[in-house]
Amino acid sequence: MSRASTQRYKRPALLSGSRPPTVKAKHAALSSKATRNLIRSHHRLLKARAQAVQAGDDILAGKIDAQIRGNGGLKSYQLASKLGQSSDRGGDSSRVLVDWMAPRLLPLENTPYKLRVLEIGALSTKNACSMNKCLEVTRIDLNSQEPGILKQDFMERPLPNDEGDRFHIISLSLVLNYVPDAAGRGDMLKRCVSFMTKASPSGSSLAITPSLFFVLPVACVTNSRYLTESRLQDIMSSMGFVLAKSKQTSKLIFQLWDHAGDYEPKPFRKETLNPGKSRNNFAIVVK
Ligand SMILES: C[S@@+](CC[C@H](N)C(=O)[O-])C[C@H]1O[C@@H](n2cnc3c(N)ncnc32)[C@H](O)[C@@H]1O
Repeated sequence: MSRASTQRYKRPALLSGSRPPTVKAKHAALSSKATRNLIRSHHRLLKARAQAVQAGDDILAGKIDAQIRGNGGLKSYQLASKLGQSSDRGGDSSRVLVDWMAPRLLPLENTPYKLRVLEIGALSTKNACSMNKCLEVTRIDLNSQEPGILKQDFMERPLPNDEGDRFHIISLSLVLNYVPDAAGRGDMLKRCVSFMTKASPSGSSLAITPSLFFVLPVACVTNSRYLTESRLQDIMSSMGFVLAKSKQTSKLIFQLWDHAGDYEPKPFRKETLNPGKSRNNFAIVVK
């Protein structure tokens, strides 16, 4: 046996080991598992709360509110979501949007024109879409974390008065699955259509196809009793959307839907499409 293989391998010292003990990370790091648990538990509580409200049980809804607060509320949930966006945990999902839009943004380069983006559920003013020079991003969230993010519920955002209030791109990244009830998700998708426009940025003559970008946990589409890729396709096409891009990772599904068809929404109810004990209950209901 060679001398090298008998000698115990000594791991090279990490640079962090030479840091003085007073230099601490900005946030106490949550493990990926703790982050996931916090996010799941917040979703579970929101769903239970929505059911209690629907059943008219104010006392139970109040108790669940207290539990949500006890877990750190929306603020802790957002912190956990932000950690999920860090590059070591899958990264910023808006990078996919920017990559997909790149060919369409080429004609805007070196012009003063920009496409208007509405980012619903925005956690940062410095993600890839915000940093792109061809995009002008309006960011909203139920709880704003930075001055560049407007605290607003999209479902209560005043409907547009004119083209300037509408958008060329709407981003719903991990937002639809935040909505606690199935009919609320259908309403959110329908509402997006009212905020989209084909009109070119004022002064330009660019032909525009408005798009909806969304990201969902992959299990919402691949392992639900009530939603399949084909049902999602039917719902979206009834609203005038045509699938332009799609990509799946082990955790997430990313899709870009062009609004290029006719808006003829029809009802979709919650029905078992994919039975099985190990499935989840994610659904989109359109009324
Ligand atoms: C999981 S975070 C997603 C953040 C980010 N877009 C991402 O991809 O990581 C979901 C965010 O959506 C926001 N949200 C959910 N429903 C909303 C609504 N109706 N209007 C505005 N923001 C909403 C929540 O407040 C939360 O911050």
